[in-house]
Amino acid sequence: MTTSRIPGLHKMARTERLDAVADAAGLSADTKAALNRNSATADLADHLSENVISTIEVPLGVATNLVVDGTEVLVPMATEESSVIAAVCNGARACRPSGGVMTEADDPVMIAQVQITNVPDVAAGQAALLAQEATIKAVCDGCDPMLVSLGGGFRGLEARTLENAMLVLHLHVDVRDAMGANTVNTMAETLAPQIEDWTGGTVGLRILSNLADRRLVRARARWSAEEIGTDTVAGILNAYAFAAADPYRAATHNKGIMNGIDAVAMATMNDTRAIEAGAHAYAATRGPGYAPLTRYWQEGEDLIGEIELPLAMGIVGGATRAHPTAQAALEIMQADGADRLSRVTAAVGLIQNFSALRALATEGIQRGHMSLHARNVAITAGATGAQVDQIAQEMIARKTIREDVARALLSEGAS
Ligand SMILES: CC(C)(COP(=O)([O-])OP(=O)([O-])OC[C@H]1O[C@@H](n2cnc3c(N)ncnc32)[C@H](O)[C@@H]1OP(=O)([O-])[O-])[C@@H](O)C(=O)NCCC(=O)NCCSC(=O)C[C@@](C)(O)CC(=O)[O-]
Ligand SMILES: NC(=O)C1=CN([C@@H]2O[C@H](COP(=O)(O)OP(=O)(O)OC[C@H]3O[C@@H](n4cnc5c(N)ncnc54)[C@H](OP(=O)(O)O)[C@@H]3O)[C@@H](O)[C@H]2O)C=CC1
Repeated sequence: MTTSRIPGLHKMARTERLDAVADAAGLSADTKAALNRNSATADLADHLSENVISTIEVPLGVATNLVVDGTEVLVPMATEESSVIAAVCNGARACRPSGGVMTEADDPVMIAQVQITNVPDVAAGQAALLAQEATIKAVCDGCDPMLVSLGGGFRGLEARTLENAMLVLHLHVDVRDAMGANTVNTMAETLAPQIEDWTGGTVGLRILSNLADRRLVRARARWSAEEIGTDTVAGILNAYAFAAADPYRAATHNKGIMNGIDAVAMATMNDTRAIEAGAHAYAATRGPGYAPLTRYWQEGEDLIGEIELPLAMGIVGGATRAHPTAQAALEIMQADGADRLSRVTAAVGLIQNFSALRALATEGIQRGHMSLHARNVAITAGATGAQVDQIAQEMIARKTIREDVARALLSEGAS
């Protein structure tokens, strides 16, 4: 690397930028050509992010077999991880005979926080904020008349005191079909000068909270013992008990849930970091410690699973409308609003978790996951075209899915 200081890189055209980075990093002509091969999407991406030189493709697949709230739905999922989409197809197939997944969703209410320090009298400052609710509503709604015309807008407030004598104002705003970060941040920033007048304090941060716990989505499904077997029901209950009792296991349990949720969020160009932050913060507030986002119990012989988590997802705003693939994903899903998108996403999270637990509690994760991952290993070892499936199948047959084995098989084939 010659230097990482490239003045004005952000002002260059994308291809000039690629040249500058290629020079600085000493890239070969082939590497540079590979980075430039999707020039049409890279030019679109140039408008979405900064210092863009290329794009990185993530596979976009479609999960089948889902029925959510009585309606059939195909769910686009963008993920690089093998077996994630297959697992949703598999778990959804198993709950179809019992009616699929039923959901409930709160109104899409986001929280904006305004931090207020140096308040001379915290109790008086708190009372002053509560007394100004009508004015605060008028200011917030005035920031976004379009949102109000769509049925959204200010819904209420909370004035919290923290242990360190800090005052925090929460604004509750119905953001309709948006994720809502920019919407509520604008409101919080607009209000700041008046908040200082009312409380006598100093306004610090003005930003949404990603712990969007006024925007919870719940999904529930039944897997009949007849369909999955009584041993599997018992195994999944046992797996759930483990996660409920141990944060080390709960973290992995929730990671599995987020395999599905992030993939739907990515396919629709939603903010995966916001969703992750909300989910894990909610998991940390749910029980005595960090807890699983799903729970399972038995009704008769059958297994019932339920998920509850905050889902700040939009079909407008951010990059959702700007990206044609995200628009196509919504079209495939027939999601006409953020409400339907969130419900389907929660359903995917639940089913994803069910399938992982079913595999873990029975044959183990490796047979299903590694047999799909084998193609990945074959490619890493250098297989191309038809070789990829041939080498993968051979490794599965030998029950040894390793890069060195793939390399050996490739050279055997070549000799
Ligand atoms: C991998 C399967 C699905 C195989 O499962 P299987 O029982 O061998 O599948 P099958 O061949 O009997 O087919 C059953 C159905 O599964 C689906 N299916 C089956 N294969 C495919 C495929 N290739 N592509 C798409 N869909 C597939 C498909 O719907 C199919 O029905 P059909 O359409 O044929 O009528 C199963 O073993 C499974 O669900 N495993 C769990 C995999 C998983 O959870 N992967 C996530 C990655 S591991 C991880 O990151 C999370 C974890 C595990 O750590 C979380 C945790 O610890 O809780
Ligand atoms: N901590 C975090 O999570 C943060 C996230 N972000 C980012 O913020 C972005 C999301 O913010 P968001 O406010 O959703 O995005 P936008 O501001 O891009 O979009 C929301 C706006 O869309 C318009 N709109 C049009 N139709 C509708 C409808 N049916 N429902 C609701 N709004 C509608 C409204 O504006 P109008 O009245 O003008 O038409 C509304 O204010 C994401 O990119 C996220 O990554 C930003 C900061 C922090």
